[in-house]
Amino acid sequence: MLRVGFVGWRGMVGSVLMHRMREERDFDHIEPVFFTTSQTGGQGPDIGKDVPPLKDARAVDQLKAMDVIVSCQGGDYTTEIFPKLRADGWNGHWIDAASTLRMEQDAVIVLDPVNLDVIKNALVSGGKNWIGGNCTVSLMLMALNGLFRENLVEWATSMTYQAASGAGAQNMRELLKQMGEAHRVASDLLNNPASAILDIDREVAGILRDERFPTDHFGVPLAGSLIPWIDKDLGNGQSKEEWKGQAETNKILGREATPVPIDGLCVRIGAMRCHSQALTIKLKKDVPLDDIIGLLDGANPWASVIPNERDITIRQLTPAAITGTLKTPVGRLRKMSMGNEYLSAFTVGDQLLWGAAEPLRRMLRILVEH
Ligand SMILES: NC(=O)C1=CN([C@@H]2O[C@H](COP(=O)(O)OP(=O)(O)OC[C@H]3O[C@@H](n4cnc5c(N)ncnc54)[C@H](OP(=O)(O)O)[C@@H]3O)[C@@H](O)[C@H]2O)C=CC1
Ligand SMILES: N[C@@H](CC(=O)OP(=O)(O)O)C(=O)O
Repeated sequence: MLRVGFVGWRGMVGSVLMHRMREERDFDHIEPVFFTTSQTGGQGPDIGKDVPPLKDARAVDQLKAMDVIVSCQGGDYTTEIFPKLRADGWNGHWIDAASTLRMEQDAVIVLDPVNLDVIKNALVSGGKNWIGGNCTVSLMLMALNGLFRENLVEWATSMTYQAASGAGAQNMRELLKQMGEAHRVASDLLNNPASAILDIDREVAGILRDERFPTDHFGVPLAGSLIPWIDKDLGNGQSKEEWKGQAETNKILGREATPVPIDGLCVRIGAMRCHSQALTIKLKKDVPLDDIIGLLDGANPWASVIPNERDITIRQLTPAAITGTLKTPVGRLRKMSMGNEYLSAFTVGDQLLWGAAEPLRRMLRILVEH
């Protein structure tokens, strides 16, 4: 059995990973060892079998005893520990949720329903570094798998609606605090059916701009507003989140030599943990809409097409419907007025599942079965 060390298992992404691993009985097939950066000697998670006390996640000699290390601890940890391990001669498999190593030449971005061939080729040639993709990119590729697989996409633009969870657990809490504040200042007026809506609005706008509004984590209001910038400013007008769209998509697909242009705007909205995105896709040819639906629907077990009709769309193609599930539906499919090669699409997916934990879990399973 592979000895698998877990770092970052009690964080938000790590907890989702632990939950999925229990659900899929992955722990039956490995010898798990749990590490921590803060609670050495403490108790590991409940995984249905005994586990040794927590080991120090900075003790390179103990990490080196692992066949596989799965890290959901974050980029700083990867930057600090990974080079030390490799420099010390450790030759095990490193599976990581952080973006640090994604674009390294010897790293594969793992999303096996989409790029199992890339993963298998890398395994055969001795690959050891398996990195989860950016959530927005992974969710887009899960949903549009059928079109990319058939090489039908000439270019695409995406306009994203990204959830608070992408910014971290504290940001999810802050979003709810902001919502609570917005409600609090309006509640008396709200409870009075005779009050004027513009009076309610004035109270809410006032608190959003008040220096007491809780913005420690986002820096600005998200509830009752949105944030049209995610991740770093690259200095050329593009955010790093937007840059990842093209760079990571093409790396995942193994087509860096002939990349599909992908660009757009990434926006944070007040959803909890589901990212949504609206896409304009330029097809390489005029493919009939029914054929497109046939390619997309069931391209993998999680992808499905929601008919482009109002009632089903507003019920099934939303964060409220998808949160906590592995579904990656796509809908709003129609040819656009620019011409028959222009397709509109809208997708939703849980950014902690297919956007973060699930590709890592499945990569570990691939190693177990290799
Ligand atoms: N959030 C996201 O959407 C995505 C995140 N990622 C990557 O995953 C990394 C981890 O993200 P995320 O899970 O959000 O990070 P968290 O902040 O939730 O957890 C990271 C670590 O913080 C420590 N920690 C300290 N206090 C607590 C507490 N009260 N509860 C739980 N853990 C605590 C734990 O380490 P210890 O036990 O050692 O103290 C934990 O493993 C990110 O840095 C990013 O690189 C990737 C894709 C998406
Ligand atoms: N930046 C993403 C979350 C994330 O962690 O992305 P990455 O793994 O590429 O750093 C978001 O805010 O929604």
